[in-house]
Amino acid sequence: MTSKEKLDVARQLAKLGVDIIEAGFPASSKDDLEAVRMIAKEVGNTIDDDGHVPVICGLARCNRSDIDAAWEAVKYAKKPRIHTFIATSEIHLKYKLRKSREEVIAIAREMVSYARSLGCEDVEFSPEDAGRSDREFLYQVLGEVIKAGATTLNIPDTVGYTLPTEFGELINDIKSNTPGIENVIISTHCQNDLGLSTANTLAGAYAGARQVEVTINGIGERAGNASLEEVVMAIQCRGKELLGGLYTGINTRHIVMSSKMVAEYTGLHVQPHKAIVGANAFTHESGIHQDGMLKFKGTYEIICPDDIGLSRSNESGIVLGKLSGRHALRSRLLELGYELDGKELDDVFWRFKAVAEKKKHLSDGDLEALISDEVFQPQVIWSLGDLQVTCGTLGLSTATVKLIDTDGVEHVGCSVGTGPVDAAYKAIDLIVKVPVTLLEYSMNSVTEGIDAIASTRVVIRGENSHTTTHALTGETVHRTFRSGTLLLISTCQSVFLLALCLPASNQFIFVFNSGTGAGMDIVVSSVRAYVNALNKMMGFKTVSASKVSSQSSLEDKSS
Ligand SMILES: CC(=O)SCCNC(=O)CCNC(=O)[C@H](O)C(C)(C)COP(=O)(O)OP(=O)(O)OC[C@H]1O[C@@H](n2cnc3c(N)ncnc32)[C@H](O)[C@@H]1OP(=O)(O)O
Ligand SMILES: CC(C)C(=O)C(=O)O
Ligand SMILES: [Mg+2]
Repeated sequence: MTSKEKLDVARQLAKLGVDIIEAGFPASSKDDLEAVRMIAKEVGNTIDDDGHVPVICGLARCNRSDIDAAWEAVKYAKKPRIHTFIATSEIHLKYKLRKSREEVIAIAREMVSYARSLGCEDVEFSPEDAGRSDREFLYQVLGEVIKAGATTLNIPDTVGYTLPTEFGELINDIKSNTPGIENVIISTHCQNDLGLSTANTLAGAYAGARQVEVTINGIGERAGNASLEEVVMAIQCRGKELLGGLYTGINTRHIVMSSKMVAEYTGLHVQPHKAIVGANAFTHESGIHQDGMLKFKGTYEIICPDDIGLSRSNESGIVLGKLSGRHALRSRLLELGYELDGKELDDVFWRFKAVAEKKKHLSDGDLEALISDEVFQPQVIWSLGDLQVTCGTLGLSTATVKLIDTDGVEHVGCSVGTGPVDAAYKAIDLIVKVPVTLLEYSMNSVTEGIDAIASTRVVIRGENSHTTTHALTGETVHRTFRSGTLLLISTCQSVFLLALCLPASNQFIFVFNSGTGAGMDIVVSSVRAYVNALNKMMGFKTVSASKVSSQSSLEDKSS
């Protein structure tokens, strides 16, 4: 993040009610020092209406220059803190620091006391890799830094190696065995290498930690850190009942905004199924769940979305897709103004399923398009059996069409044309044998995206028939028949590119896995539209004819 972005995030964290903001590592660069200083000056001096002002903290290795830089950055805050750390595990001592236990204890003691000597009254100390450190050595180091003036002891599971019961025990043991521990705050800092950072943090808090180090969206080194939103909401949901009455001062309604801001500024996008803040965390796609949600939200939601500042486009968070059921579809259609039941609902439902198989989520626009196609259909006189077209640059387009009449008899027609649609329409004309003029043909995408639903619109006019007389002008008006069909335009829904590196030969293998096309294509859609328009026109003829004949039989009777 840039300094400006860091400042924005710090302001947001203050709104969220975070107690301590560890804003950076001032020795790491001039920019970072400047960012922490800006935050200390502004956010560290802004007291909110409840009298809350966050502590502003800077991280530092156990050496004078890092600690000087940290102090230089945080000292402007009303409540400044220096956090200094040094590793205590054998593996880190031996391979990284190349120091003995005695040397590490001496450095830790000296540096905590140096930080205090600068005038910083709040000094946090971390024994890095505590999760893998020898317990007795840990108690010894921690006891020494308490004597040197540390006020918070942070216990990091630096490589996310511990299991929740183990981490809880670690905190418990530190609490029971470290001399002077009663005068300081114990803190947790859990990395997520085994996906256990939230569980470990909660276990630590339950065992007595009263500070938890977390990050928004769980960002952090490697697999990240425990996420603020997960820890806070777990404590809010279960703290009273199962964690001995724990609570936090976080204003949870700012969680969603904080998450969005951090994702945006860091470019680290949140996985859709991430707890609390993932895009899917409060959406319901499976029919059985949707039915439950419509009946009572508590069936499938443990948190009210408002509590984390999430507003949903529809109240129950229902997303219509291929796993949805009739209850959810009916309910959404009702919201859109279509009351469907029984067979009508059933027909739309199966059509909806067919489209949803190809298009991940169906929007309101998709549904409306489906409804107008499915519900407002003309009487079926001809239906499409099969269609085969050839087209391209090598010759004329040709089409073979099989139509089925009302008695179930199949009729086949073949034709050439200027394009596949023209050829298919001509083949249909050969079968139907009703002269018509095609007045309009258009295809529009009615929803967005590569897998959008498109509608084909066809307007035809019967030749020498279906005329009416304009009531005012007396002009002859030719009646036109229009029809539309829908199709799913889906060229290539997903392409995954995987690069596998083979270090031995320095080669890269690219694996392409592509999913293509929907079942319906644009020619099929166009043919369906044309057949529907013909059906409308012929249905009109039938209705008109039957009206005329029933009228004349009435006239016959009366005479
Ligand atoms: C677990 C954690 O999250 S630790 C915090 C991680 N954060 C960071 O690393 C912040 C970003 N880091 C940086 O910008 C740089 O690493 C700097 C500016 C801090 C240091 O850069 P350099 O001085 O070039 O050292 P470099 O990072 O290469 O090596 C680290 C040195 O610090 C030593 N060191 C590591 N941790 C500590 C510590 N807690 N206390 C004292 N010395 C330490 C290492 O042993 C190594 O020393 P050596 O040079 O004698 O071998
Ligand atoms: C600096 C320390 C606390 C750290 O980040 C870790 O050990 O993971
Ligand atoms: Mg860490």
